[in-house]
Amino acid sequence: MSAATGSDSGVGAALTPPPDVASPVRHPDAPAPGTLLGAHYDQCFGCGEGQLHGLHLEARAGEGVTVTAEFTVRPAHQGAPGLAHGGVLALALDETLGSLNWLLRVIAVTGRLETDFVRPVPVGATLHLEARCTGVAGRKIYGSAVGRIGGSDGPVAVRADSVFIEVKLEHFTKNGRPQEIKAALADPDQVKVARAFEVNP
Ligand SMILES: CCCCCCCCCCCCCC(=O)SCCNC(=O)CCNC(=O)[C@H](O)C(C)(C)COP(=O)(O)OP(=O)(O)OC[C@H]1O[C@@H](n2cnc3c(N)ncnc32)[C@H](O)[C@@H]1OP(=O)(O)O
Repeated sequence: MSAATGSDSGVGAALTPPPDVASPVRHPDAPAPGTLLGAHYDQCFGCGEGQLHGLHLEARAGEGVTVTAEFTVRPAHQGAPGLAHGGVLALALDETLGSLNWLLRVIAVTGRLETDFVRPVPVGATLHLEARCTGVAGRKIYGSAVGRIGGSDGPVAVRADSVFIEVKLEHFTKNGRPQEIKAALADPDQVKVARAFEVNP
């Protein structure tokens, strides 16, 4: 069997929700639409303020299970001269899609992320992102996101479909480096602890 068809390849794990998929249910304690969600973890490369060259992406709760986010491309994010690296743009989509889990109040990690790069994104541009949860099937959380440039109604530069997989807290405590796990759990602000692991407080 070739690597591309092996059981670890992810091939066949469709990004389209099954026809009988359950509609996502916004958690009753989810932040009101318009609320800035803030960094889920200070050291997150996507949203953390403690990461000098990180994206510092700012996500806001939307209606239902949707979020909007903004990220301004800085010189540290280049791939080609003057243009954002594709991996950085995929990260912006991943991070925005991951923020949906806070509205569902589940802990989940990215299982699959398929990205279309539609237009080049220059340094200095702000990417306006919108993500929505398209369904929940067991532990699988389906999502879709777009990123626009030139304004929130500007042309689409990137888009992605994703499947996040719900995990237990042990996913992090067993696999993460102990010093960071210990520090995150020791934070006296329990909302911060909950957010660091995107867990129901
Ligand atoms: C301090 C640190 C804080 C961190 C906070 C994080 C918050 C997040 C913030 C956001 C930050 C940004 C986000 C990040 O950067 S998250 C970081 C990047 N992601 C990861 O590191 C995940 C690594 N992968 C794994 O750990 C495992 O493979 C997981 C946990 C995903 C599944 O292994 P597990 O053994 O548990 O699952 P299972 O085999 O029983 O399958 C269960 C179901 O799932 C389906 N399935 C499985 N894999 C895939 C796949 N790839 N595509 C599609 N579907 C898949 C599977 O078919 C089955 O479906 P069904 O048969 O039930 O229908």
